[in-house]
Amino acid sequence: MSASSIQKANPGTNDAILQVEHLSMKFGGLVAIGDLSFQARRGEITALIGPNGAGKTTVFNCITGFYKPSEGMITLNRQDGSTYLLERLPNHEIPARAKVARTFQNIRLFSGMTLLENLLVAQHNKLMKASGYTVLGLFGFSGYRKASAESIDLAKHWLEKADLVDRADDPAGDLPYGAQRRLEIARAMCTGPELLCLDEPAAGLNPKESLALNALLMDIKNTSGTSILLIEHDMSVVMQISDHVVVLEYGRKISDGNPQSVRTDPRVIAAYLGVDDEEVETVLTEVGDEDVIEQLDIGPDSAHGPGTSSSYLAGPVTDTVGHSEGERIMVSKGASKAGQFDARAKAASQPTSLAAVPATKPTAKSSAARPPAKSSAKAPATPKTSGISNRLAAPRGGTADNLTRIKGIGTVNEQKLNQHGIFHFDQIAAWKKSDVEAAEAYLAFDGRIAREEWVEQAKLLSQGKDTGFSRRVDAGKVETSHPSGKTAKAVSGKTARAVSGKTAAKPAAGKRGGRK
Ligand SMILES: Nc1ncnc2c1ncn2[C@@H]1O[C@H](COP(=O)(O)OP(=O)(O)OP(=O)(O)O)[C@@H](O)[C@H]1O
Repeated sequence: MSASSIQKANPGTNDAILQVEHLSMKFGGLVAIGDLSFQARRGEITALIGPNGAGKTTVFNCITGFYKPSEGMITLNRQDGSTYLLERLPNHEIPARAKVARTFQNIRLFSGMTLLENLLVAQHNKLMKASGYTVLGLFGFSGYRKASAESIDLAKHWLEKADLVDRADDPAGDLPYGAQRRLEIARAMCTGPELLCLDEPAAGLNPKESLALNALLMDIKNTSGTSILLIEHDMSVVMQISDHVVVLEYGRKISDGNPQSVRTDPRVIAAYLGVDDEEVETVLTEVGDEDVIEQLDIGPDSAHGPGTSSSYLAGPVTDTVGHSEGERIMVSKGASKAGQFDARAKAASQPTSLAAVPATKPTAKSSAARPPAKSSAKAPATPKTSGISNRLAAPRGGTADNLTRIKGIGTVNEQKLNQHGIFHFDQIAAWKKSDVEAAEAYLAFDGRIAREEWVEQAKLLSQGKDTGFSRRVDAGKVETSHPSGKTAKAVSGKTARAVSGKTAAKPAAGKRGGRK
């Protein structure tokens, strides 16, 4: 170990067990983590949350030595006052010296071994040391016998804590899923970690198992002195047990605070519910915090995410990283929105807060690498939805209208409409009630199309007139698939703004989600 990876400090002088400073991780051209800074305080449960592809696991992989960060510093302050720079430690030394343990998204137990054996294997290093790395253990060398008895005691202790002691001699693979999760945590605890990193421990658990998990984590926090860093999508777990929540989106921190402040942070709600730009104001209004609305218009404050000079304003990775066409790796906002229409429709009828976000993952991981939503050039030969009349097989003259000039049709909806043969304003302008209902059913927006008056807007636009909203789209203030306003080739609006050099410009006050 290099001298620079460990420094001595005065014991007990640092409340932060983990300090992540200006962490960046790049995979080729993809910036998975950009200039991320946060702290996990000693004795607390810190949750790292964010939509799929936000970079949470990458942060874990940097902390636990699986990845060496491209930039930044990760400092682990142990209780005895020693300090480790994790990015410089060889990864096998991170558990042993820095006392960081982790679990993975997918369960990694020895399923053929008993529960007890799984917990003893975790203490293998300690037992090897006691045997003097010789066969003395086999001959009952007293030091080894003592260490072995202690290991069994410790294993039993954690089996009891995890409510698994009755099954100590069963194969781990026979346990129900939730119990296997708790066993993994018990196993990690047998290594005596000061920081326990848990990657989605509640994934796939039923509500009863989630409660048992919560109880175990609270017990660890209250009795063991181990601090916990948690990646979790299940908001019932995050909000109930976390002391501190850090929210990532596109590898950047968008919020950082206690659960209450984070759950009502409009940036977080927008990121989780996948709100279109033009809908942000609606969400903010639902949140009901005019101060926050004002603050969002001004820009981030230093207590919530990085300062104005940092990457927060740079927007999604897609805006800042150029690749040659065909190999662009996107972390598309649209992609994470697409799977959330149902959740959003549900959320609309509930008080808007993170508590209303479904416990399930927002979208499949695969969608994170999808290209941005594009305005479809042609419709499928036989669109499945027959309810919408006036459908076309392809846009007239090969060029579709920019449907995102209608308030309420974002890039994702435009793509869906294109897929169902709707390309032009006059098609929407001619919709009858039954067409509106069919479109609402397809887009899963009960009553919304009528509320947003798509048909009325479409009538004006089909006559070549503008609306307040379409003018904002044309001016590049609203995300659109058409960089030059009314038609033109499909490109992510944000990318278009990046190309035009406006990426870092926060929308001006009052410009987010302006009214028609
Ligand atoms: N080894 C890798 N090589 C290339 N890209 C990677 C690698 N690991 C992660 N990424 C990319 O980095 C981004 C962040 O991924 P990461 O798995 O950290 O996100 P996450 O927030 O943990 O997502 P999830 O909630 O789905 O697990 C994604 O775009 C992902 O495709």
